[in-house]
Amino acid sequence: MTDDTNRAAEVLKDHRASIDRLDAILVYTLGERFKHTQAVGRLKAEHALPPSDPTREATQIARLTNLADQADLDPEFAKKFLNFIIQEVIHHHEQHQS
Ligand SMILES: O=C(O)C(=O)C[C@]1(C(=O)O)C=C[C@@H](O)C=C1
Repeated sequence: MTDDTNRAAEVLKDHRASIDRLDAILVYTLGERFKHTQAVGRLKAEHALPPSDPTREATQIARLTNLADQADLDPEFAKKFLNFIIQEVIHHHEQHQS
C-alpha cells in the first residue's frame, strides 16, 4: 500500500466512525419519536380521534422542508423521509383503533 492509500484508508475510517455515531443518533431519535407517537395513538384511540391529521402533516412538511434547506439536505428527500415515518405512525394508530 502507498502512503497515499494509507492516508485514504485513515480518512475513510474516520468518516465511518462519524457515520456510525450519527446513525446511532438517528436510531435513538426515532425510538424517542415513536414513544411519543405511540402515546398519541393511545390518546387518539381513547378519544375516537382519526389516525391521520393532514393539516398537521402539511405544517410539518413545510417546516421540515425549510429546515432541510438550511441544513443543506435535499428538501425532497426530507419530505419523503418524513412521509415514510408518518405513514408508519398512522399504521400504528390504526392498529390501536382496531
Ligand atoms: O400529531 C399527530 O396527530 C400524530 O398522530 C403524529 C403524526 C406524526 O407522526 O408526526 C402522525 C400522524 C398524523 O397524520 C400527524 C402527525
